[in-house]
Amino acid sequence: MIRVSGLEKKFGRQTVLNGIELDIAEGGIYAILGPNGSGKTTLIKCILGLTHPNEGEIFIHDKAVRGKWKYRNAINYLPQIANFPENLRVKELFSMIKDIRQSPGRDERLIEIFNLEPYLNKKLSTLSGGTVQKVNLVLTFMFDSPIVILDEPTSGLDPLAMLKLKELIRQERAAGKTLIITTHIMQFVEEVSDRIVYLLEGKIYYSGSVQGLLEKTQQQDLEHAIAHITKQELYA
Ligand SMILES: Nc1ncnc2c1ncn2[C@@H]1O[C@H](COP(=O)(O)OP(=O)(O)OP(=O)(O)O)[C@@H](O)[C@H]1O
Repeated sequence: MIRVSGLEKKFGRQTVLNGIELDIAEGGIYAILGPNGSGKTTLIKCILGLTHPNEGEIFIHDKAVRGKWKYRNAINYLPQIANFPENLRVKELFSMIKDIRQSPGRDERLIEIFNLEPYLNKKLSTLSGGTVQKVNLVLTFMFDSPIVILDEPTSGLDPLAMLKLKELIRQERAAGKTLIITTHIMQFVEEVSDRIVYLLEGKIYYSGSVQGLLEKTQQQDLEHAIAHITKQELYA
């Protein structure tokens, strides 16, 4: 469904992605992992066309996306940092987005899932970080799209919201969607993901199942497996 071929991205003299080859099949949950600054967000932004690679191509359904923008309508995206107009109230933001998309959306169900009813009349600038993230999640899941990309969706969420998010992600998978997720919460990855892709120093160090990585690293759990690789490769 998504194919990344020979992707290179430099910022000035820093090479962030250095020949990434990746195939993402239709349906399932892919976790993109890697240490801070390893290029996860940059890879996601290249897929979304928000960052232009220096080399390489990205194909969605076998069509190169370079220079195109319509394909993005098929992708729901949760950015790592959301920039909302601060003076807007939560319910105004939801209405505005529905107006722009000219679609009813399924915000009512999502507001209930994340218990946002008490905040609908509040201005976005007055919300806590975790509540802003819930608003961000409602916006992401409000419309139906075959591809969902979530950059650090767990950020700031309390345990109940985290459970709800996991349920939501599993429902999306059951509906046949393809989800790409970055997170540093390894328990979350172990619980929801079908495949993991581990980025290190601009390359894909590992792509496969969690179990496969545990076997490769001879570790008991994902947290230790990832710590083991990072220590070995970065501090060797
Ligand atoms: N617009 C930019 N200009 C210059 N450097 C950038 C830019 N965007 C990202 N970088 C650099 O590229 C590298 C990769 O950043 P990126 O945000 O993709 O990492 P990440 O794996 O998502 O990190 P984290 O886990 O901390 O979110 C970092 O060194 C970052 O400073």
